[in-house]
Amino acid sequence: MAAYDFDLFVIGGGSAGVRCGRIAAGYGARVAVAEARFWGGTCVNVGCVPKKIMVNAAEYGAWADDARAFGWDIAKGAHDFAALAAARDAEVTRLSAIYSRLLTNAGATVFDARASFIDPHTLDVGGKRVTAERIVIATGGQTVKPLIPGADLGIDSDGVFLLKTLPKRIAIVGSGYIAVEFAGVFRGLGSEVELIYRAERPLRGFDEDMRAALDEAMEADGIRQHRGETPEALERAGEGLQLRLSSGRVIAADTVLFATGRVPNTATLGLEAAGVTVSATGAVVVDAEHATSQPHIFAIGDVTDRLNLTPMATAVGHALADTLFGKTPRRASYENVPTAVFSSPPIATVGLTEEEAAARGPVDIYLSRFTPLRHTISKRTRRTTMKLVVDQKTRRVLGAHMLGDDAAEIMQGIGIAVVMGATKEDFDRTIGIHPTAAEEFVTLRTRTREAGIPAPHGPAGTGAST
Ligand SMILES: Cc1cc2nc3c(=O)[nH]c(=O)nc-3n(C[C@H](O)[C@H](O)[C@H](O)COP(=O)(O)OP(=O)(O)OC[C@H]3O[C@@H](n4cnc5c(N)ncnc54)[C@H](O)[C@@H]3O)c2cc1C
Ligand SMILES: NC(=O)c1ccc[n+]([C@@H]2O[C@H](COP(=O)([O-])OP(=O)(O)OC[C@H]3O[C@@H](n4cnc5c(N)ncnc54)[C@H](O)[C@@H]3O)[C@@H](O)[C@H]2O)c1
Repeated sequence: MAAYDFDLFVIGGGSAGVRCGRIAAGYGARVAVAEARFWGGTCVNVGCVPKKIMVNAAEYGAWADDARAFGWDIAKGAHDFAALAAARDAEVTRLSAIYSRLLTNAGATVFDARASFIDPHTLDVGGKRVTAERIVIATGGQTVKPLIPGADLGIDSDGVFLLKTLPKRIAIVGSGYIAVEFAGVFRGLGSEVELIYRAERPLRGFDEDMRAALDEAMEADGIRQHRGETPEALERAGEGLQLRLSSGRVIAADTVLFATGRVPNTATLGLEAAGVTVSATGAVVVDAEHATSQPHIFAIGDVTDRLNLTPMATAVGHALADTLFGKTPRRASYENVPTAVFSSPPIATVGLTEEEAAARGPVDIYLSRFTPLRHTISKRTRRTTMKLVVDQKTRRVLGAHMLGDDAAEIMQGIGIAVVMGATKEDFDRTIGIHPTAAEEFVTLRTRTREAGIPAPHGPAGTGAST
């Protein structure tokens, strides 16, 4: 008889856990996965997928307006928020079911239950004792609201997907991924949007040229930004709400969205009983192999609070299953991970920002700002910014950044080149696809400046598509 009920027990059926459990089961391991809330986790249920559907919905509104300039006689009409919510929720339900089926089809056992540690090899799974030789913690994260009076009157990103109607006025606190994405969504659907944040520009940590370009684009779209502000209290005011800010300013809104970050889901896992160490922020501490302070217990995905992105979570889950059960030990790289912010317009990036690169040595900057052909016709104020950060000595492209339509779609291919170590000359000898915005990445002939000298944000672009 086997010493343990399972070879591998995965806690959490999100992006990381499902991939790890499915691949391990495919290698013949006896695998179980427990999911307390929804199969597919954050990304499928309250993250990437329903968010992107709302981003798409918002885009259609602007396209309907643009269409007239191209000769279409289109009456835009009113947006039906309930119809969007129904289509979105149906897709989420479909995908969530697929995630659970992926596991059972691979031969894994699934538990619709919360799991927590009793001891290093034993779990309480919905009241049942289950033992496993190895355990993977893949419990993801959850939103946090600021500790201010009345915070409960506001919603978090999960709450966005429960809204029954479009708020006429929405105040969004924060300027990270979630805040700027939903600012674009709600503005595009027709809400009055107030964006309140502590910094001077949105998206801390991103390349400064992208931050400046997004700031400008949001202003052009009518998103009202309140920079250098901290929320102090949220109160009811008649039918609506009012948010008091540190400056004394008061923002009136129907809905207040706190997009103020996420914390790892570790508080109720019984990690002390397992002897698993967590950081001051509650993230499970792991080594390069994703092993915790207990060598047979691993942690993957957002619960480790490293790069909190779905493709990173699945890559790490897959590599761990290959390593433990597939006789092919390997690690997923955290270097040069492409990412996109689905703001309006979107930003996509791979590699180092100008600031990060310049801190390592001399770099050249190639920058282009232009109005894409579509918008020379539509007359919508919609500029594209593209940028390459190039190592002066090796000529390697250390970073590529773009704000503009289709940035995420374009950056995936650029990401391959950067991961492969392409030089600026490799980019230059690649023939462009014409007429596209993407071709600008291979026609940036003239060095704009050496790093450190600020870019002018004037109207002129250097690109052929200007
Ligand atoms: C609004 C929003 C938009 C996003 N958009 C994008 C995007 O466009 N692109 C992108 O790459 N990333 C995006 N992300 C981030 C992405 O969703 C996460 O990085 C990803 O879901 C992490 O996967 P995970 O498996 O680590 O955690 P999760 O997907 O959170 O899965 C963890 C699962 O564990 C379950 N669980 C927790 N505790 C227990 C327990 N004790 N027992 C059993 N089950 C438990 C939870 O219910 C959950 O289902 C977005 C996130 C949010 C919030
Ligand atoms: N497109 C994508 O890939 C995508 C989309 C959404 C989320 N995500 C992932 O989810 C993570 C979480 O997103 P997020 O936007 O919630 O977090 P974030 O950490 O990116 O941004 C949090 C924002 O809240 C602000 N903030 C924090 N505490 C505050 C307080 N007390 N008062 C006022 N402001 C406060 C921060 O200054 C920051 O602007 C992201 O870091 C990202 O990894 C990815």
